[in-house]
Amino acid sequence: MDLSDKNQLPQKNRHYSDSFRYAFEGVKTTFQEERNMRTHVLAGVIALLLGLFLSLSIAEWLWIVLSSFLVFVMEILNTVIENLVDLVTKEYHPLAKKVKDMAAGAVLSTTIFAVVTGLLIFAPKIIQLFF
Ligand SMILES: Nc1ncnc2c1ncn2[C@@H]1O[C@H](COP(=O)(O)OP(=O)(O)OP(=O)(O)O)[C@@H](O)[C@H]1O
Repeated sequence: MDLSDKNQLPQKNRHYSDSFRYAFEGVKTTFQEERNMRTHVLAGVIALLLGLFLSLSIAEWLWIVLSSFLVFVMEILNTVIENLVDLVTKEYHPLAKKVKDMAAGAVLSTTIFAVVTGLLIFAPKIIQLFF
């Protein structure tokens, strides 16, 4: 969508490059505005460095990458939902609370999945390093 002229209705993206640019802007905005997203990315970078240090297998990398991206995607969707709710109402509403709490619950669930995946893969290797 072209949102440069606020008085005009958004136009459909004409080129793949436009679609990519706006999608990248969406990820960047989530990163800039959401502290949780920055924490998730930091955790992902730590997992990446740890994976390189511990020489993970392809299968182990796939689980780490899958769980990391699941958390990133869920955080973006949570932010989308929060923004949509705020667009609909700035007032207190029990449904707004329910929707936001559920979206946060989805992030929490994927984060637990990522932590469990990380523990199952990294913990035995780290223990082996010391014993
Ligand atoms: N309009 C509303 N009506 C009722 N409760 C709301 C409303 N807006 C927010 N809340 C409550 O406040 C909580 C935090 O909402 P907020 O929009 O500040 O999210 P946030 O702090 O950015 O969340 P997150 O940590 O997931 O990024 C929601 O989970 C919900 O319980």
